[in-house]
Amino acid sequence: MSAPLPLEEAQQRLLELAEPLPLERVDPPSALDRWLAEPLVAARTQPACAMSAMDGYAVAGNDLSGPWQVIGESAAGHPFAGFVAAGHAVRISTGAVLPDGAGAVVVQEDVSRDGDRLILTGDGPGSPGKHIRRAGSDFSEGAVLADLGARISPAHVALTLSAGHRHVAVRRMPRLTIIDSGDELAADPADCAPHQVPASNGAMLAALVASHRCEVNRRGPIPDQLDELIAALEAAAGADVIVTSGGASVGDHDLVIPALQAWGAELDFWKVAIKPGKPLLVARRGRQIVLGLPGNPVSSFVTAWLFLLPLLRRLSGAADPLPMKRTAHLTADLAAGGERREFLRGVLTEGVVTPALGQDSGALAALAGSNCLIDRPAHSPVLPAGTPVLVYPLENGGIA
Ligand SMILES: Nc1nc2c(c(=O)[nH]1)N[C@H]1C(S)=C(S)[C@@H](COP(=O)(O)OP(=O)(O)OC[C@H]3O[C@@H](n4cnc5c(N)ncnc54)[C@H](O)[C@@H]3O)O[C@H]1N2
Ligand code: MOO
Repeated sequence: MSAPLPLEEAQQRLLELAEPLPLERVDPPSALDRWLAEPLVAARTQPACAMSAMDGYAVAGNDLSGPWQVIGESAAGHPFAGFVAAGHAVRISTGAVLPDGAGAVVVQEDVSRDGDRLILTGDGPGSPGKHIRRAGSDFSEGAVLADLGARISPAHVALTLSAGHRHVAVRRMPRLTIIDSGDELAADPADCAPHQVPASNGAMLAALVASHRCEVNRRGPIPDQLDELIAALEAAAGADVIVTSGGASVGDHDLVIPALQAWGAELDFWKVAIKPGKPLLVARRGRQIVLGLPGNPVSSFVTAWLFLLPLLRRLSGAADPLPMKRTAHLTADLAAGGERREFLRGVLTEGVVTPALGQDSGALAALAGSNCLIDRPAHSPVLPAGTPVLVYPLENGGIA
């Protein structure tokens, strides 16, 4: 068996196996947290014409001191049809069209009105253009508002509508099947003999991908029997991605690789030079991609975070599928590294990071108390407190 792959090479190989899924058009609210499959180009100018940014009076740009005669009103949705000459003012509301001839807006707090007579009592608009949103001040028709592969945030939902689009192009949501396997797994956590452990990885993985727009099916726990594992793979016929957890290592009962071979999948790589997560495997059958995650719960989490989430983003058309990293300073000494690059659990607060106490790949409590992974290179010397290290924030699936 070849040497474990370096992390970046393994991630790259996985991402190259996957093509973005077919394009579909959905209404903008349904596109939230998905990725643009086409650049977002403005189909209109916003605002389409000059508008008031305040409630007050529209006056001519060369007549900022008054007094004025109020000759009409421009309310939001009801423009004033006339012209504002020097000496005239038009009552105007926020978001109403600026009448022809007007060059500034005096806020109502700065004037006193008696019938149609208006005088300045406060500061006045000061300069022409004050309190006016000029046409196109947000964007103009034809402008590229967001690039292909950008993540669609709540602001993008509004921007898409504001730009005149009923629909937005995204990629079909990935379909994911998660398979728990292992004879020791108890389906009922409250009925678990000492030789068993509650099956928790499948639920954790489903929760981990919950922030990603995808369809999830879960199967298992499946016993350590080849025919049962093959049947579980067969049952995942509609899945774009099949995730197994457990049975990926070298033990006599680690049957994921033989099951994949019997099912007709082609192994792309097995083993990555990281801790936890070394026995990760990637295979493919046709367009279906299989990610075999190690069974240790923290190993499953870390490999899902480093591989599964980026894979789902790639299938969904994300421009930048890999997780976000940043630098933070250690609050305590970090022990020397070993043979493998290690992703240690830690707590990140305002630029400083504290490694968690439990770093075993079965230590779920320490994982749950952490909010980042600390990237410690292989063979790292002891790093004293204060040293900057690379960290991966875990919130939000590790993306902004
Ligand atoms: N001789 C060697 N032994 C091991 C090696 C090695 O290189 N040589 N690698 C170790 C590493 S690293 C890891 S990681 C584990 C991964 O092994 P598997 O993927 O085969 O996982 P299992 O043996 O099936 O389970 C490991 C552990 O995790 C628990 N588990 C499994 N599935 C679940 C689940 N769905 N929910 C909760 N817990 C689960 C399982 O009970 C075991 O305790 O192999 C090392 N061994
Ligand atoms: O790599 Mo294993 O995932 O150390 O626990």
